[in-house]
Amino acid sequence: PVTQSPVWRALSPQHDQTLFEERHLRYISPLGKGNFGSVELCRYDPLGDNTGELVAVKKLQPNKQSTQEDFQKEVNTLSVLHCDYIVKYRGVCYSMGRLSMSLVMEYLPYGSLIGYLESNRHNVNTRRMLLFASQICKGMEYLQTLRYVHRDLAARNILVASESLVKIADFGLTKIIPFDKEYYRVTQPGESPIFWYAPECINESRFSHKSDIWSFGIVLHELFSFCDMSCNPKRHLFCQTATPSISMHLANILKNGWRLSAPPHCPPKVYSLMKQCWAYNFEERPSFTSLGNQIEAIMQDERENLKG
Ligand SMILES: C=CCCn1cc(-c2nc(Nc3ccc(C4CCNCC4)cc3)nc3[nH]ccc23)cn1
Repeated sequence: PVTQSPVWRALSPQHDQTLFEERHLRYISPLGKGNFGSVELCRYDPLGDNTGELVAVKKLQPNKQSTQEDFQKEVNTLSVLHCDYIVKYRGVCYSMGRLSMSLVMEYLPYGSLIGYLESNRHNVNTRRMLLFASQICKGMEYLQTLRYVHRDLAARNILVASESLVKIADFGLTKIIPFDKEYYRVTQPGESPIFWYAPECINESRFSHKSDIWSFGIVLHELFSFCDMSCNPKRHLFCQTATPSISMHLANILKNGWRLSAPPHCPPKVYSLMKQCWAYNFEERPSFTSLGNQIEAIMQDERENLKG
């Protein structure tokens, strides 16, 4: 029937719950900046009586690094992901006037993990950090089953849904690994978060599930150091990989065995997980399944220790 045609669905918002009409999307406040764009808190209020739901709306900010095509890929990626540990896609909003599109997602009230840890450091204990770590692991395990490589796994891209639930967000750099290869080679120069990059990403722009594992190790370190920038080498080591000096230096010290030291009060078993993720040779790094099991085992130990 014509009412099921893609065009009909796209043009008739009331029939397609994934299409948000701009005139009902009421801006409230800014939420943050991600890859390719900024995210705003809006209320989708078709009845106009403030009973509508709060949503997070990501708008593309076209600049030298990001294009409409990249943004469309991010929307397509998020729209096929259905996992408790990945931020939920709600739909899109076309504003014809600006011929542009916005990505509508579920609003997570506590914001990014970085801010949460910094403002809650005194009541986030080891057990809660291990719970968050195991949830990120499960989200990444799901992503890998669909052959996606996130490429930007970092505490800034983890969102806190509740006191006991975190979700992976920002799929702007996510790529799908071709069926005949085990890695994805990027050519785009652009700003690269090299501190979260595995050696092979810095040296050869070679991204794989195993480079996501390396980044997960950095996220573990961020978690257990409460994302405290002071007690660690400058994390804002965002730089053009084209800046050979910094990325070459980092690649060299990593090759010579330098790694981040254990965060203060970090349980030895957790630090050993980080070291596993930071194996120079990507084949020696664990899988997210293995990491998840090891984290569950440490959580079990913590429970028993608590019982004394
Ligand atoms: C993924 C990181 C890069 C891009 N990005 C995504 C978001 C984002 N944020 C939220 N909620 C949120 C809630 C409270 C606060 C506050 C602000 C004032 N200071 C304290 C913290 C901030 C954010 N929900 C979301 N759903 C989907 C995306 C999304 C934000 N930035």
